Amino acid sequence: MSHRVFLVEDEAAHREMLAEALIDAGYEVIAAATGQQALDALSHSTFDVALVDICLPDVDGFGVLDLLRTQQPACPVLLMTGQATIEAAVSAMKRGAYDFLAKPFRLELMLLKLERLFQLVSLEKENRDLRKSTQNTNLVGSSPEFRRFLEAAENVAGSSATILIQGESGTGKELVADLIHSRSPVKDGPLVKVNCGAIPESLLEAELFGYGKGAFTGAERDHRGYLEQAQDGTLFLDEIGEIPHAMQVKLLRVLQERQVRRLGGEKAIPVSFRLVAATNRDFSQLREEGVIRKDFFYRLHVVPLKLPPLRRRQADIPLLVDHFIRKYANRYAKPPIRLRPESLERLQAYPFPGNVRELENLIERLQVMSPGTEISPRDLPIEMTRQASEGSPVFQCFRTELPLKEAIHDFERRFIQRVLEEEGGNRTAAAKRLGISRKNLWEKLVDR
Ligand SMILES: Nc1ncnc2c1ncn2[C@@H]1O[C@H](COP(=O)(O)OP(=O)(O)OP(=O)(O)O)[C@@H](O)[C@H]1O
Repeated sequence: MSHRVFLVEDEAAHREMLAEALIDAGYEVIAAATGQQALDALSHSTFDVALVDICLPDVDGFGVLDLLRTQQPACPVLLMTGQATIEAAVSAMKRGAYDFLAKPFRLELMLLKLERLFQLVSLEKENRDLRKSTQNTNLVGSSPEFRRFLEAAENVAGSSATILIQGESGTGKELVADLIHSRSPVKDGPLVKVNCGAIPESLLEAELFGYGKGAFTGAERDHRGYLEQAQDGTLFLDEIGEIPHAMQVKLLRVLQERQVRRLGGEKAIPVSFRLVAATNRDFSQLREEGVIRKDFFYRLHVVPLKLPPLRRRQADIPLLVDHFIRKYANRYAKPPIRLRPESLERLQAYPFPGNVRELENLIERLQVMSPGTEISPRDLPIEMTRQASEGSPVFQCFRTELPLKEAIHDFERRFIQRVLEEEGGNRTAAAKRLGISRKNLWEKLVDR
């Protein structure tokens, strides 16, 4: 099916020339010569894209733009402008036009811009379809790598097998756990999430297994641990590599015997839950390094799922950007920002060591702090605007435009990221090097 272009141009010769080029390129064209004709056409037709001249004899191009934005928000607008009105075109982009063409322009340029616009339109559609297909979850992505992963996750979700999700920090492991739970036979039960890396070692046992009244000073009443709380549901153990050996043995026993004994408690309590575990490290390597016991490894390594890092699925970036813009525009009740194609290209060339979380934080920051809606490459963090060949040593990028407090925060974020990368995602080792507790590190990561 050919795309339908709405062409609004008052100069007859120009209109005919454009229409001819568009039809030759395979588009269906509906043309209007005045603002009034344009408004009439809008009341009974829908378009895939609009090409609108700013200077019209009656209603101006802005009026048509505003109407298109409200009546057909999915139809992107490309403005045509004379040299004298370039300023006006720039401000029109702040009002939601996608781009502009300065007259005189080459027909090839117009066709190229249109092609890009259609890519955008089809990405948005794909995003909407995908969101429908992933129903209760917000997992977004359409790259072959991501689709393969999703398919594997959906296939095993329906069983009751133990699942181990591996993926770098920020790749979306927790969202995957949500998806697995929502598609599992125990979906009506609770989903209990435990971040094993955030609980101090001394408290882990009590938190997981619960305790009886009087088990230790301060235990004033019986307490159900996470394992019991997950009864008839899913227990999600995040950062499984952070569980000390002694606790691995105890957990293994519970998984085998399907019963739990509270700390200081007498009786064995039967438990039944589906176990989903996650780690941001290579699980086999953890076993080789002796961090994970062999028996525990084999108990968990039943169905391993590997979530690829964002740099291996850069095709997901446009969809994710679009998804986060909607999320934060809604949350902060601000008009959605729009990334210039060059800005998007920069993001797709950037390796995102912090994965989707880093991308999400960036979009949130841009959505909240940008004075206008148009995001050009110079609005992006410096490390993202550098060419790949220049490399991006973290410490070379001082962002002098930031107030001191934010600059320190920015520096801290990158510093932590770098140390984490160097430690292969191992938070215990990273926290040790940084001289802070694992809990503190975790808080800083969440805060980023
Ligand atoms: N495919 C995706 N679609 C939409 N949002 C995503 C996707 N992947 C990740 N996110 C978002 O990125 C952020 C980080 O994801 P999440 O917490 O699930 O990562 P993680 O792999 O569990 O990280 P960590 O190992 O640090 O705990 C979350 O806000 C999540 O909503």
